[in-house]
Amino acid sequence: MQSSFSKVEAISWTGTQLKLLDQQVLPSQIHYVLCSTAEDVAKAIQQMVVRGAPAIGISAAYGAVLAATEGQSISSLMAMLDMLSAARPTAVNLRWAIERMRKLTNEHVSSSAEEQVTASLKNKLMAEAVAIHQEDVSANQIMGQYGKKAILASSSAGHKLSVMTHCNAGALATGGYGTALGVIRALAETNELDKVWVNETRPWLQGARLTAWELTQENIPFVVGVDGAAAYHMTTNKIDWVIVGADRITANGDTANKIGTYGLALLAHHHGCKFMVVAPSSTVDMSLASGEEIEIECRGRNELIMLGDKMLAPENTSVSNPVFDVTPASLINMIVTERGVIENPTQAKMQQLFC
Ligand SMILES: CSC[C@H]1O[C@H](OP(=O)(O)O)[C@H](O)[C@@H]1O
Repeated sequence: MQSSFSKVEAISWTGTQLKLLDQQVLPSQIHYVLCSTAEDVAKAIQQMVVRGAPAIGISAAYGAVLAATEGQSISSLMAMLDMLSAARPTAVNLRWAIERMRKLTNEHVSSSAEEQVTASLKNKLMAEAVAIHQEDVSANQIMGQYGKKAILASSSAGHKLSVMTHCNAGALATGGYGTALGVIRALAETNELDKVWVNETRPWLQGARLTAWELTQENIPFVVGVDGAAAYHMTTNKIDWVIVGADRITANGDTANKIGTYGLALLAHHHGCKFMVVAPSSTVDMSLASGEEIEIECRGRNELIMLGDKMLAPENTSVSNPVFDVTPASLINMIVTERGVIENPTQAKMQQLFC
């Protein structure tokens, strides 16, 4: 199967602006948002024009380039880096990318004693943003192959694989190719895949809107189900693997991902499906001992009780809308990163790969 993932260009740099494929309106509209300032980028991240842990890190890096207006003070550039870093709290890739931009700025300032942003600093920040973007694409391609190899090595030969995924961890959520969807693409490229069970992923519908759109572009067979049907699908069909992305992986292998992932891991454990997390090393946060320390983003009530302009619940309904949960390492069979694959993750195994 010919891969056409390069057709999905969710993030691009025009030379002066950041161009984002608007994920709020896909798949019914192909609409691009142009960001001219760091504030525009922070707003696009908050409103989920761009989303997915690696994609928001890459966007923030380009946002830092937009923040670096020549002649402006270094202290106001640093304040804009803080603003970008705070746009969403859970995915550590955002903070990681901004830390790379901050480090470069500090190095430049200490070597040149400049108090203003210069053309030379702006060029360095541009090169760093492009590097962050390109590193992510190549990490995804490596993880695609590692994940596929690990799955084939642990599966009995002779049947095509059925996998389930949650949310969207594809080209849209990354610099390109995808993390969980990268492994799925890699399996499809060599005809090892029967079909993908896609959970719709309430409330924002990343599965039904975005993953289904990406799989359609690639002619990869899939079925969308409501999140509540996952247990039913696991009992009525042979699902070999649940494959998901991640927003933050802590030092013991606990993993924050889209709300509902923890429940899926419990179901997978009960039904004998293997559970794989696929994420670049930029998603690993060795500064946190366990998932209990991860800040979980809670988003607004309208995402849950409104569908377009239609109310789904009585007006004054109180709502809880955490958008991530934490899957304990004990429920994860494999964590796939571009540095290697960890089976049955533990703190010792994480340390070996990431310290
Ligand atoms: C490739 S990681 C994608 C990751 O991002 C999602 O969250 P959101 O759509 O809220 O940015 C989700 O947790 C996915 O697994």
